[in-house]
Amino acid sequence: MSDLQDRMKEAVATAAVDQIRDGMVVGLGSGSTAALMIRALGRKLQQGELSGIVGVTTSFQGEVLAAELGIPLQALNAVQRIDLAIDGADEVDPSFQLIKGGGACHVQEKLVARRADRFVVVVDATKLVERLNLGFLLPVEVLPGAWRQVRDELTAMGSRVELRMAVRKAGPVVTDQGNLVLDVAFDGGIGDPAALEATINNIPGVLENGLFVNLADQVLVGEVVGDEAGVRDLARR
Ligand SMILES: O=C[C@H](O)[C@H](O)[C@H](O)COP(=O)(O)O
Repeated sequence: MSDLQDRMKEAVATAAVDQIRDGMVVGLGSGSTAALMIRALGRKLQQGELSGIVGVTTSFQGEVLAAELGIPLQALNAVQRIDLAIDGADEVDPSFQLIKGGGACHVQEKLVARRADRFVVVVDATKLVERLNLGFLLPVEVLPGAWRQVRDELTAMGSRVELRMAVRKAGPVVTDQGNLVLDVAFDGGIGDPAALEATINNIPGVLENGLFVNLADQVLVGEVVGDEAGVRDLARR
Protein backbone atom coordinates (compact mmCIF):
# COMPACT_ATOMS: atom_id res chain seq x y z
CA MET A 1 0.00 0.00 0.00
CA SER A 2 1.31 3.45 -0.87
CA ASP A 3 2.00 6.15 1.66
CA LEU A 4 -0.62 8.26 -0.13
CA GLN A 5 -3.30 5.59 0.35
CA ASP A 6 -2.30 5.24 4.03
CA ARG A 7 -2.80 8.96 4.55
CA MET A 8 -6.22 8.89 2.88
CA LYS A 9 -7.27 5.98 5.09
CA GLU A 10 -6.01 7.64 8.25
CA ALA A 11 -7.86 10.88 7.43
CA VAL A 12 -11.17 9.17 6.76
CA ALA A 13 -10.90 6.86 9.78
CA THR A 14 -10.35 9.86 12.07
CA ALA A 15 -13.28 11.76 10.54
CA ALA A 16 -15.64 8.83 11.13
CA VAL A 17 -14.62 8.50 14.79
CA ASP A 18 -15.54 12.18 15.25
CA GLN A 19 -19.17 11.07 14.77
CA ILE A 20 -19.08 8.81 17.84
CA ARG A 21 -20.73 10.25 20.95
CA ASP A 22 -20.57 9.23 24.63
CA GLY A 23 -22.59 6.14 25.48
CA MET A 24 -22.97 4.85 21.91
CA VAL A 25 -22.99 1.20 20.89
CA VAL A 26 -20.61 1.21 17.91
CA GLY A 27 -20.22 -1.42 15.19
CA LEU A 28 -16.51 -1.88 14.52
CA GLY A 29 -15.73 -2.94 10.96
CA SER A 30 -12.86 -5.00 9.59
CA GLY A 31 -9.96 -4.46 7.20
CA SER A 32 -7.12 -1.97 7.14
CA THR A 33 -9.24 1.23 7.11
CA ALA A 34 -11.54 0.00 9.87
CA ALA A 35 -8.46 -0.97 11.90
CA LEU A 36 -7.28 2.65 11.74
CA MET A 37 -10.74 3.71 12.88
CA ILE A 38 -10.60 1.28 15.85
CA ARG A 39 -7.16 2.64 16.78
CA ALA A 40 -8.46 6.23 16.61
CA LEU A 41 -11.40 5.25 18.84
CA GLY A 42 -9.01 3.57 21.29
CA ARG A 43 -6.92 6.75 21.47
CA LYS A 44 -9.99 8.90 22.19
CA LEU A 45 -11.11 6.56 24.97
CA GLN A 46 -7.62 6.50 26.50
CA GLN A 47 -7.44 10.30 26.40
CA GLY A 48 -10.85 10.59 28.08
CA GLU A 49 -12.41 12.32 25.06
CA LEU A 50 -15.15 9.65 24.91
CA SER A 51 -16.78 7.47 27.56
CA GLY A 52 -19.40 4.76 27.91
CA ILE A 53 -18.69 3.27 24.49
CA VAL A 54 -19.51 -0.37 23.75
CA GLY A 55 -18.05 -1.91 20.59
CA VAL A 56 -19.54 -4.76 18.56
CA THR A 57 -16.83 -6.28 16.36
CA THR A 58 -17.22 -7.89 12.94
CA SER A 59 -14.21 -10.22 12.91
CA PHE A 60 -11.54 -11.90 14.95
CA GLN A 61 -9.19 -9.16 13.68
CA GLY A 62 -11.36 -6.44 15.24
CA GLU A 63 -11.86 -8.41 18.44
CA VAL A 64 -8.12 -8.78 19.03
CA LEU A 65 -7.39 -5.15 18.18
CA ALA A 66 -10.22 -3.70 20.29
CA ALA A 67 -9.25 -5.89 23.25
CA GLU A 68 -5.62 -4.72 23.00
CA LEU A 69 -6.82 -1.11 23.04
CA GLY A 70 -9.12 -1.67 26.02
CA ILE A 71 -12.34 -0.95 24.10
CA PRO A 72 -15.27 -2.57 25.96
CA LEU A 73 -16.99 -5.12 23.72
CA GLN A 74 -20.30 -6.96 23.60
CA ALA A 75 -21.50 -9.73 21.33
CA LEU A 76 -24.08 -8.95 18.65
CA ASN A 77 -26.57 -11.14 20.51
CA ALA A 78 -26.05 -9.15 23.71
CA VAL A 79 -27.07 -5.74 22.34
CA GLN A 80 -30.54 -4.48 21.53
CA ARG A 81 -29.33 -2.00 18.94
CA ILE A 82 -26.24 -0.48 17.40
CA ASP A 83 -26.20 3.31 17.18
CA LEU A 84 -23.50 3.68 14.58
CA ALA A 85 -21.48 1.19 12.53
CA ILE A 86 -18.29 2.23 10.74
CA ASP A 87 -16.62 0.00 8.17
CA GLY A 88 -14.48 0.02 5.04
CA ALA A 89 -15.42 -1.31 1.60
CA ASP A 90 -13.71 -2.75 -1.45
CA GLU A 91 -15.86 -0.93 -4.01
CA VAL A 92 -18.48 1.83 -3.72
CA ASP A 93 -20.75 2.76 -6.63
CA PRO A 94 -22.52 6.12 -7.15
CA SER A 95 -25.72 4.81 -5.46
CA PHE A 96 -23.75 3.77 -2.36
CA GLN A 97 -24.00 0.06 -3.18
CA LEU A 98 -20.91 -1.78 -2.01
CA ILE A 99 -18.75 -4.81 -2.50
CA LYS A 100 -17.20 -5.96 0.78
CA GLY A 101 -15.43 -9.11 1.94
CA GLY A 102 -11.91 -8.59 0.63
CA GLY A 103 -10.83 -9.77 4.07
CA ALA A 104 -13.53 -12.50 4.17
CA CYS A 105 -15.42 -10.70 6.98
CA HIS A 106 -18.62 -9.79 5.12
CA VAL A 107 -20.96 -12.16 7.00
CA GLN A 108 -20.53 -10.48 10.37
CA GLU A 109 -20.09 -7.07 8.75
CA LYS A 110 -23.48 -7.28 7.04
CA LEU A 111 -25.18 -8.33 10.27
CA VAL A 112 -23.73 -5.37 12.13
CA ALA A 113 -24.44 -2.89 9.31
CA ARG A 114 -28.04 -4.13 9.14
CA ARG A 115 -28.50 -3.78 12.90
CA ALA A 116 -27.08 -0.25 13.00
CA ASP A 117 -29.25 2.87 13.06
CA ARG A 118 -26.60 4.49 10.92
CA PHE A 119 -23.91 2.87 8.75
CA VAL A 120 -20.95 5.00 7.74
CA VAL A 121 -18.54 3.70 5.10
CA VAL A 122 -14.93 4.83 5.15
CA VAL A 123 -12.84 4.43 1.99
CA ASP A 124 -9.95 6.01 0.19
CA ALA A 125 -10.58 7.47 -3.25
CA THR A 126 -9.30 4.33 -5.04
CA LYS A 127 -12.47 2.44 -3.97
CA LEU A 128 -14.94 4.59 -5.93
CA VAL A 129 -16.24 2.92 -9.10
CA GLU A 130 -18.97 3.63 -11.65
CA ARG A 131 -20.04 -0.04 -11.74
CA LEU A 132 -19.39 -2.85 -9.24
CA ASN A 133 -17.30 -5.95 -9.95
CA LEU A 134 -15.34 -4.62 -12.94
CA GLY A 135 -12.25 -4.31 -10.76
CA PHE A 136 -12.92 -6.36 -7.63
CA LEU A 137 -14.21 -9.94 -7.40
CA LEU A 138 -17.44 -10.51 -5.46
CA PRO A 139 -16.80 -12.64 -2.33
CA VAL A 140 -19.31 -15.38 -1.53
CA GLU A 141 -19.00 -17.33 1.73
CA VAL A 142 -19.97 -21.00 1.31
CA LEU A 143 -20.23 -24.11 3.45
CA PRO A 144 -17.06 -26.17 2.92
CA GLY A 145 -19.04 -29.29 2.02
CA ALA A 146 -20.91 -27.44 -0.75
CA TRP A 147 -18.22 -25.28 -2.39
CA ARG A 148 -18.05 -27.23 -5.67
CA GLN A 149 -21.84 -27.35 -6.01
CA VAL A 150 -22.13 -23.60 -5.35
CA ARG A 151 -19.24 -22.92 -7.75
CA ASP A 152 -21.04 -24.87 -10.48
CA GLU A 153 -24.30 -22.94 -9.91
CA LEU A 154 -22.45 -19.61 -10.06
CA THR A 155 -20.61 -20.72 -13.20
CA ALA A 156 -23.95 -21.68 -14.78
CA MET A 157 -25.04 -18.06 -14.16
CA GLY A 158 -22.24 -16.99 -16.51
CA SER A 159 -19.63 -15.97 -13.97
CA ARG A 160 -15.99 -16.94 -13.43
CA VAL A 161 -15.34 -18.36 -9.97
CA GLU A 162 -12.17 -18.89 -7.93
CA LEU A 163 -11.83 -20.60 -4.57
CA ARG A 164 -9.89 -18.10 -2.43
CA MET A 165 -6.55 -19.58 -1.43
CA ALA A 166 -4.66 -18.77 1.73
CA VAL A 167 -1.27 -17.08 2.00
CA ARG A 168 1.24 -18.73 4.34
CA LYS A 169 -1.16 -21.65 4.91
CA ALA A 170 -1.67 -24.60 2.58
CA GLY A 171 -5.14 -24.73 1.04
CA PRO A 172 -8.07 -22.32 1.05
CA VAL A 173 -8.90 -19.30 3.20
CA VAL A 174 -11.11 -20.40 6.11
CA THR A 175 -13.41 -17.67 7.44
CA ASP A 176 -14.03 -16.74 11.09
CA GLN A 177 -17.12 -18.97 10.84
CA GLY A 178 -15.12 -21.94 9.46
CA ASN A 179 -16.37 -21.61 5.89
CA LEU A 180 -14.74 -21.03 2.47
CA VAL A 181 -14.86 -18.06 0.10
CA LEU A 182 -15.55 -18.08 -3.63
CA ASP A 183 -14.49 -14.95 -5.53
CA VAL A 184 -16.77 -14.27 -8.48
CA ALA A 185 -16.51 -12.11 -11.62
CA PHE A 186 -19.44 -11.27 -13.88
CA ASP A 187 -18.63 -10.14 -17.41
CA GLY A 188 -19.43 -6.46 -17.70
CA GLY A 189 -19.74 -6.10 -13.93
CA ILE A 190 -22.94 -6.09 -11.86
CA GLY A 191 -25.93 -4.27 -13.36
CA ASP A 192 -28.53 -4.97 -10.67
CA PRO A 193 -26.85 -5.40 -7.25
CA ALA A 194 -30.14 -5.93 -5.37
CA ALA A 195 -31.33 -8.74 -7.65
CA LEU A 196 -27.93 -10.43 -7.71
CA GLU A 197 -27.54 -10.25 -3.93
CA ALA A 198 -30.84 -12.09 -3.50
CA THR A 199 -30.19 -14.61 -6.28
CA ILE A 200 -26.78 -15.64 -4.93
CA ASN A 201 -28.01 -15.88 -1.34
CA ASN A 202 -30.77 -18.19 -2.59
CA ILE A 203 -28.26 -20.84 -3.73
CA PRO A 204 -28.18 -23.67 -1.15
CA GLY A 205 -24.81 -23.71 0.61
CA VAL A 206 -24.29 -19.94 0.38
CA LEU A 207 -24.06 -18.21 3.72
CA GLU A 208 -23.73 -14.63 2.48
CA ASN A 209 -22.29 -12.62 -0.39
CA GLY A 210 -20.37 -9.34 -0.29
CA LEU A 211 -22.99 -7.13 -1.98
CA PHE A 212 -24.17 -4.54 0.56
CA VAL A 213 -27.31 -3.07 -0.99
CA ASN A 214 -29.13 -0.03 0.44
CA LEU A 215 -27.25 -0.27 3.73
CA ALA A 216 -24.81 2.65 3.61
CA ASP A 217 -26.15 5.95 4.99
CA GLN A 218 -22.99 7.93 4.41
CA VAL A 219 -19.76 7.41 2.48
CA LEU A 220 -16.68 9.31 3.63
CA VAL A 221 -13.82 9.39 1.14
CA GLY A 222 -10.21 10.06 2.05
CA GLU A 223 -8.43 12.15 -0.56
CA VAL A 224 -5.08 13.83 -0.94
CA VAL A 225 -5.08 17.20 -2.64
CA GLY A 226 -1.60 18.61 -3.12
CA ASP A 227 0.22 17.75 0.09
CA GLU A 228 -2.88 17.66 2.29
CA ALA A 229 -5.01 14.62 3.21
CA GLY A 230 -8.69 15.54 3.42
CA VAL A 231 -12.13 13.94 3.65
CA ARG A 232 -15.08 14.31 1.27
CA ASP A 233 -18.64 13.49 2.31
CA LEU A 234 -19.79 11.80 -0.89
CA ALA A 235 -23.13 12.80 -2.41
CA ARG A 236 -25.31 9.87 -3.45
CA ARG A 237 -26.26 9.77 -7.15
O1 LIG B 1 -13.77 -8.42 4.63
C1 LIG B 1 -13.27 -7.32 4.70
C2 LIG B 1 -14.00 -6.07 4.72
O2 LIG B 1 -15.17 -6.07 3.96
C3 LIG B 1 -13.19 -4.80 4.52
O3 LIG B 1 -13.93 -3.77 5.09
C4 LIG B 1 -12.91 -4.46 3.07
O4 LIG B 1 -12.23 -5.55 2.47
C5 LIG B 1 -12.06 -3.20 2.92
O5 LIG B 1 -10.83 -3.38 3.53
P1 LIG B 1 -9.65 -2.33 3.44
O6 LIG B 1 -10.07 -1.14 4.24
O7 LIG B 1 -8.46 -3.04 4.03
O8 LIG B 1 -9.44 -2.01 1.99
